[in-house]
Amino acid sequence: MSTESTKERVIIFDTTLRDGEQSPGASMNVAQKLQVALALRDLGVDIIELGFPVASQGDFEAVATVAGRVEGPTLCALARANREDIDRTWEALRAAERRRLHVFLATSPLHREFKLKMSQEEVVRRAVEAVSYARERFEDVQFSAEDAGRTEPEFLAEVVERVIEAGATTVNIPDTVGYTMPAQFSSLIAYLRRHVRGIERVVLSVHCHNDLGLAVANSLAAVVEGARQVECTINGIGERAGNCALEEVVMALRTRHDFFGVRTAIRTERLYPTSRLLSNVTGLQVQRNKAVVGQNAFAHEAGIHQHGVLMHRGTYEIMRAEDVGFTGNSLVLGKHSGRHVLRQRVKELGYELDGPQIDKLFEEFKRLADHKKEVFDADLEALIQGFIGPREQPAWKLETLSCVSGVGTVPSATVCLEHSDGRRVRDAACGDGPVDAVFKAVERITGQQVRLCRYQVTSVTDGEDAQGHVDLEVESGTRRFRGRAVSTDIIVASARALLEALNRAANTTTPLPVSSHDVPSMEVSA
Ligand SMILES: CC(=O)SCCNC(=O)CCNC(=O)[C@H](O)C(C)(C)COP(=O)(O)OP(=O)(O)OC[C@H]1O[C@@H](n2cnc3c(N)ncnc32)[C@H](O)[C@@H]1OP(=O)(O)O
Ligand SMILES: CC(C)C(=O)C(=O)O
Repeated sequence: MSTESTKERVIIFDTTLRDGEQSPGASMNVAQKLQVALALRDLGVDIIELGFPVASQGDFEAVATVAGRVEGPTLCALARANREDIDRTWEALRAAERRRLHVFLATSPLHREFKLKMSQEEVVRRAVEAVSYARERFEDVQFSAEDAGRTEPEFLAEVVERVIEAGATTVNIPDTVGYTMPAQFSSLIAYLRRHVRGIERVVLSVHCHNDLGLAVANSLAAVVEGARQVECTINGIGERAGNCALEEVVMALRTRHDFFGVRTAIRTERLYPTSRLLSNVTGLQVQRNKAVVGQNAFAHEAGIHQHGVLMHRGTYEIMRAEDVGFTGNSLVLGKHSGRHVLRQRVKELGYELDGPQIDKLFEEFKRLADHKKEVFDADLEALIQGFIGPREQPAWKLETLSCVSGVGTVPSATVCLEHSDGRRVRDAACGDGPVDAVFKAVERITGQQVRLCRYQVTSVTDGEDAQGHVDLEVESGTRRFRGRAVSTDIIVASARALLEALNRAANTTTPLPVSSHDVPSMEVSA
């Protein structure tokens, strides 16, 4: 990166696989680390911290495996300030195309006195020795002054200057215990930039923890003062209350480019899928109201907001859901919704209601919404049909379905459908997987040629008997039709959802809305 572009670019250093993994319950095995590392590469992070090789044989193997299999980003691993850790990390990262050693030593009075039992002089000596030794092997060496946020600024400046002289290429300033306030942290960064000789030769980095919910705010405050690397994790996972959330810091920099004037290389439309992937791998759920990747992050339930959004999205949205890869709903029907959104949804469902009918529906809808958290399209259709009569019968219904899949076999499906004219047709097909085979068999029976453009599976309940919710869209000509179904068997739910979409395509003049009320979900390719 040129000096000029370094000024404008913030390097995203992802530590999901190291500090993130330090969250209780987030340990990942080799295969899982590889899966997440590939997703981080696709997301466009600059540096991936893969682990702490001395922690265990398993982590050593995970780092070594990923190092040999992921190309593109710089791959990094953590070491304490001693030769054994550095040697082991060298071994682990040997296969990496681009590698970085990350060596750390605490600098704060508390850590020096009680944990390390080292004087200031010993800390400086040890840090310099470690960086010099690391530079004998690695071209790219990052030094972190652990607990920098609680270190005397003059002493911190001395340590930073000395490790730069010893050859560090990036110097990281961690707020290890999330103690610092944003104004304090930005002053600290400004102080270091003013007082450390040679600071312009290195990338100044920050690593903030979230103990007081300030990790993102502190990281952004540091960027304003010239920090050009931010360490962060997907979903903000990490030790205790976690780390700076990657998705939040990236979207803040992007959304407020007018304020920060810097860019990242993150493909933001991969943020939501990456967040879901990590959550599925670790089992750590993302809270619904979490910024950027929470289920409610782009949802509006209040009538006044929905009306505003229908008129102009900018009234209540500062980012676009599609820019972070969120394909779920934005306008949720519930007890706070108003007539504008109801009228819109009725139209999207293909009904033409006059003013008095809308008023009547609105009354019934509010009554239902008082008893139900969320009113789904099917609920609304049932209310509408209660006073205008049923719509056309669906053309095709699923009679039976069986499929074969597994290792060493070609997935195949046999499907029997019943048409509303009384015909019963059975056919079979092979596919890339069981869902694909079922879809091909259904296509053969119905003769309808459509393109599957979206397919999502969500678990709507927990446990072994979890209900799978399938939500898909098919394209027929220039129009899109949506189908949804729930079953404990996701193959059956997939077949029913496809039939719903095909039936709509065959007998509806109005396609279903592209975005509706459902929960965001794991994407599974059919
Ligand atoms: C702020 C951070 O997130 S730092 C990273 C924290 N992550 C982890 O600790 C996860 C992985 N850790 C582990 O698996 C283990 O702690 C190991 C394998 C690294 C070390 O295990 P043990 O040798 O049994 O030591 P233990 O963890 O009990 O204590 C830490 C030791 O490292 C020393 N130490 C701590 N930080 C450093 C450092 N940066 N450089 C050198 N030594 C250090 C401590 O003084 C202590 O030394 P001692 O055993 O001589 O008293
Ligand atoms: C190793 C360092 C960067 C760290 O994790 C911290 O200080 O929190």
